[in-house]
Amino acid sequence: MSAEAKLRYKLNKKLKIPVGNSKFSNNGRKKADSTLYESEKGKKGNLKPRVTGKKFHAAEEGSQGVLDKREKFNSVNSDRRRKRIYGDQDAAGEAMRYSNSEAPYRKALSRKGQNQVKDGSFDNEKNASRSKLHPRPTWGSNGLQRTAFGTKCFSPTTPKVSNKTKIKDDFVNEKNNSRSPLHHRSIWGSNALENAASETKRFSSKDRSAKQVDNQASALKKHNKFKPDLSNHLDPSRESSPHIYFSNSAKRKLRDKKILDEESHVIDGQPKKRKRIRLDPHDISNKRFDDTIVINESTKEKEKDEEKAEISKNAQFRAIQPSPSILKYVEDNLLGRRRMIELRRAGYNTELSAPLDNIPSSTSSERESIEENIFKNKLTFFAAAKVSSSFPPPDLPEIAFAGRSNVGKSSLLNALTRQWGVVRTSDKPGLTQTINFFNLGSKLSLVDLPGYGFAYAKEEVKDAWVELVKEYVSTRVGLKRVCLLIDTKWGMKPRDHELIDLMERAQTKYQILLTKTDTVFPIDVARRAMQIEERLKANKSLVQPAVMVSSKSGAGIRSLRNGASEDCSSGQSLICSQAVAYF
Ligand SMILES: Nc1nc2c(ncn2[C@@H]2O[C@H](COP(=O)(O)OP(=O)(O)OP(=O)(O)O)[C@@H](O)[C@H]2O)c(=O)[nH]1
Ligand SMILES: [Mg+2]
Repeated sequence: MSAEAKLRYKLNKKLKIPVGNSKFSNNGRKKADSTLYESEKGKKGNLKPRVTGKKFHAAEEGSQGVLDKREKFNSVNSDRRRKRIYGDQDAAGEAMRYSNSEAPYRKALSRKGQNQVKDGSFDNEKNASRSKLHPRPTWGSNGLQRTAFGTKCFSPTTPKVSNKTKIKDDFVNEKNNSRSPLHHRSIWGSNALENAASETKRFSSKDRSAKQVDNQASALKKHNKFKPDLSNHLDPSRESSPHIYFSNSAKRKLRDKKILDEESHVIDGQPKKRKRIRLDPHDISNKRFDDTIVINESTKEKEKDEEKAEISKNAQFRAIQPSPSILKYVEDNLLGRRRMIELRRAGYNTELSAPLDNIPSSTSSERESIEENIFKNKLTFFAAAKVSSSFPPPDLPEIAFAGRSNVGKSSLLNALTRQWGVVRTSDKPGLTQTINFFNLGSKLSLVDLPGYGFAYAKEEVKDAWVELVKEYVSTRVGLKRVCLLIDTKWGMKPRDHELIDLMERAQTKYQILLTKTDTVFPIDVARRAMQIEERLKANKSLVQPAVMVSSKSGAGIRSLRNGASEDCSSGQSLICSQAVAYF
């Protein structure tokens, strides 16, 4: 090998410009290249140097061109980095500068470009101007590199290549490059273009070289333009083609593309598959979701109706205008919710239980004598009955206390006798479950009845209580009065009406006692009393008037005992009248 050839070979190797004639399908150029190759081959003997475009130029230019190139080689390298970034733009600039449509085509950096050229639809000037108008910065140059590389590797439309060994070389190069992709990128693509352009500019002053560079630039621009077509080259369906070679980077790129496609598909809001929700067949909450909603709606409607009814009841209750006599009675007996200071100012000792029933300043001798005679006696328990057969013999006149559970029956017995703890009480409804008989002295019996309505007991047991109470109030011999206790806050309930109807049928005398008056305002106590009197005024067995009491505060207890109420129409309390009659 001559020194000149060696130098040329080294130079080419260093520049690593992949332009050559091996894959170029243009017949005219192929001929020229092959001629050159043959001539070089002849010169170099067995040596098989890479045939590149630069060699072509060097061969044409002769040894002088090669020497010039060696002299300017350093400056070319110094410009390379800068041009690497803006390679595409520079290529476009070069292409504009050397634009010539008649120039023979250099070895294209992409098959696409070649095909375009082959078809004759390649317009150098147009592409060059386009590249100038839309220069692609770094990304473009990278894409160009990859496009050029990918096209080189994957192009299935590779025409018949005259020199098969060059294709082999390309594949070998590609393999090596795949090991070091960065290095590979720095070799191929726009850098190759800029190197080629700079080389051409420096070593060839002829128009032909300029035209070649122009064509290269145009081809690269074509690659940029057809960049999306890379997917066609990467299409796995073409994998079966013997000409397609997938490098690792290409496979990676294909995989990334697939992932991106899937993500974009999901982002579009059109996921292909929905997650299936499995319903547990044994889970009641999962069943008949729609029905549940309907039930909820229906229950809500019912609740609304009840609320409306309740509102209307309340409105009706608030519309009641109690009589002045009832209002006066309420005020005189300090019924209703009162403040402690109010009780203290009235002279009551609030330290005592049921303080309103403890009036030390009582002046009525008659009333005191009655209380002394009857209610100062000891209250004693003597019998309890669960069934009617267990009732004690009716030796003494009986006064019974009936009413709903928790209404305060047992508490009232204690309050009347002021003997706390004789009768058991509880805040839980349903404590008293039997008919309890108490003797007050030797002439009167007080009977505590089990309650009805809501209670902490089984339905059958509660039904048995009701039946027992009904039997007692309707058949008990010696029963003089039934005090029917009504909670002042809630008023009368259907069960109360049932018992009233029964007593009316059995002609049992009964009197209404409003309990727990301390839980509501005084005006509401009066309203309730008025409401009940109005409702029951047609009843024959009813003993008027309704008595208002509070076992807690003691209000109305004394009136209940002695029955001497000036404002009450009857003028006498039922209990006291019974007691006076027996004493
Ligand atoms: N604020 C207030 N609470 C009362 C009054 N009378 C009774 N209570 C309370 O009401 C609850 C029930 O009292 P009880 O006497 O056990 O009622 P009951 O009617 O005998 O109930 P049963 O035996 O279940 O039928 C107890 O916690 C009493 O403290 C009252 O006048 N005012
Ligand atoms: Mg009780």
